[in-house]
Amino acid sequence: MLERLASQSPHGKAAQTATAAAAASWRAVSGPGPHLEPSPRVLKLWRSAQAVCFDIDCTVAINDQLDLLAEFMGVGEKVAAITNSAMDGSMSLEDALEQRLAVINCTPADIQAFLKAHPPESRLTPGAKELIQQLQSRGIAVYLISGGFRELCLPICRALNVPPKQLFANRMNWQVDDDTGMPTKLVGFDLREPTGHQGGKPRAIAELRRMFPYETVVMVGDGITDLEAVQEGGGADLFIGFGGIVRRRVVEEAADWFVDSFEVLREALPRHRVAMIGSGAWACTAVKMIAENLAEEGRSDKFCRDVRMWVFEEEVEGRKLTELINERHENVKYMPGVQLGDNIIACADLAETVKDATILVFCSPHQFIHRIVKQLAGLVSKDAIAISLIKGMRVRPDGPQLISELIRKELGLDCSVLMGANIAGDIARDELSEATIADSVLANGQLLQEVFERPYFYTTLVPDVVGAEMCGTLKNIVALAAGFVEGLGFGPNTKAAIMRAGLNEMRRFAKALYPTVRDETFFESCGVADLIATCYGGRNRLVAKEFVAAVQGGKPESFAELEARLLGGQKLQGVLTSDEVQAILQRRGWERDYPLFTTVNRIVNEQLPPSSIVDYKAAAQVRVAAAADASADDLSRLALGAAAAAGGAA
Ligand SMILES: NC(=O)c1ccc[n+]([C@@H]2O[C@H](COP(=O)([O-])OP(=O)(O)OC[C@H]3O[C@@H](n4cnc5c(N)ncnc54)[C@H](O)[C@@H]3O)[C@@H](O)[C@H]2O)c1
Ligand SMILES: O=P(O)(O)OC[C@H](O)CO
Repeated sequence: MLERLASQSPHGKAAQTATAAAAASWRAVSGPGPHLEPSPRVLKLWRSAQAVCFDIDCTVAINDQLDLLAEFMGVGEKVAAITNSAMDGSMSLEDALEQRLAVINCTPADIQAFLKAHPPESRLTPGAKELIQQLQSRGIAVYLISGGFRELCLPICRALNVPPKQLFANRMNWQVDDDTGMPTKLVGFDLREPTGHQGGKPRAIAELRRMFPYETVVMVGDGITDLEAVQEGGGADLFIGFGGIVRRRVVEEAADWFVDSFEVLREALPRHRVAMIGSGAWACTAVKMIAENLAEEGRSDKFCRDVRMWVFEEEVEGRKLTELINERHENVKYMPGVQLGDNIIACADLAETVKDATILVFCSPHQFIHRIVKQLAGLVSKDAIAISLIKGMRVRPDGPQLISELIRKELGLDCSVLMGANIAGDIARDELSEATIADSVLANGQLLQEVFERPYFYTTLVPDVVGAEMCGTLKNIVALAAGFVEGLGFGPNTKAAIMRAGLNEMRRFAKALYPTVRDETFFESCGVADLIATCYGGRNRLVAKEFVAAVQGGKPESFAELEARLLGGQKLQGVLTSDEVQAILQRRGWERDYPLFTTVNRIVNEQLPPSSIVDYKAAAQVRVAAAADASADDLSRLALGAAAAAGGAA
């Protein structure tokens, strides 16, 4: 109603002033309208809105509620007459509102009957509820700011799933029956509400901004009082005119963006685009889960359906691997027999893969990631978020660097990690598994859960990014030890002893390097669960076991040879990680404090026989800068001791 008075009256003083001021000052910013397409600046504001305020009458609701109530009470014409007489400027908005209420003169029972005759659901503008739902699902606060009355607006508010405390509207004043205490007679409205006055909407928004630190607030409405909401200090940052019910020329010309349907606003909301950087066994399994999620009904509002996956291009069956993946939706080399999803697009070009991506998933073997990240510099959006699935770390002259740190530093992105007991092939067959997502920004973690969680893949959020990543990295060394033990023919007691010692060293080492690491992280999937899975079923364990078999068979093979022979192009992380961790232990003089890590490293570098794993406490005390440096006595003592323990296996 306020809009109608303000915009229809060519003479009303208050209305005239508001119209002229609103339109003139807005044009000064955005140039003459109508703006039926949003400018880049307007689109950016809409997409970065933290709060969106909607007018009710003729915006989210198809009619002016007071007019409708007047008609219902049989005084439609009389109320229209007051509206018209107010248009000559002889009456303020407040007086006009007061007089119309006096004519309507309804009781609470009349309002109930009115709401029954005109249920709120039947009065919603098409698309309003869907738009509001989508804003809310993105964490954007939605408010309704109306010059109408709370008694009539609340049902609309509920029908739109907007919490009543997020409604700003006028309140009717009621005379109360002395005997029953019940409201009986309408006696005007509460003038203390900002919405009952000219300039009330910007004041309501300023009030909101005092309570919440919203950086960007958008006002959507059909009238001058909505347009006005951006004019005053503390008001909205953007006004979107809505012409789906009534089209007001002044509003159309002055709005920075004028739309006829909420669908247009919905379409313009940002959608997340996920890109996978990597295409090995785990990368394929992870991207399959993502693709399943994004193809599900109802996800297209928030996520683009297609996922681009960067592939280190190679020839397979005489064809480019990318071509094969795009044709068969299967990575025949790294995850044969598993359908990845028709919404995965394999790309050999990194820039094309990450173009417009808002969620970057990093999953390549850790030895390649530095080069990949360097190539990505300048290609990724600064607003994107990253998540690393990579288990491994870098060692630089100035110390260790986790992959999440590398991504954060080189690309300037917030980087979460996903770590856990996740053997790729099993999850690719939809076997139940779980993972830990560690994030430093809770909202990012929740979004990432939406991307990864499947009915067969549970995720838990923790705040300890470094702890989770250290777990994923270090367990690969312990898995080698478990493989040695298995290859030597020892049973579960010995493996459990090695795993316990390994977990202990993982925790101590992680905390020694990064004191913020939390003990409880080691009880998550990324900790003890991953250790168990890897020590019983992983590639590091398998290759370490075969290493022992080759030694015992008298035909020793290096880890590189075994990797090539056994893994079909997949990459082992444990040996490299062992060398990287050992470099840190050596530099800090900690080798003897981490006897299991040290012994594993000496075995993989062929400075000690595999059998020394079951004598790791002593083996780590032996001084072996290189195999040649180890005293023959030391080595034979260790080998003999282990052989005896393993029943002659060494
Ligand atoms: N496989 C698993 O079960 C599993 C589970 C959890 C975590 N991870 C971790 O995920 C990460 C990736 O492992 P994965 O299993 O997806 O890979 P993978 O070992 O199966 O495959 C190796 C990948 O490296 C690529 N590659 C080869 N040479 C390259 C080069 N020069 N530059 C860039 N890429 C090259 C290959 O194309 C292939 O995609 C690792 O850190 C691993 O520890 C693996
Ligand atoms: O096969 P691995 O030894 O590289 O381990 C795979 C995963 O990390 C297990 O969670």
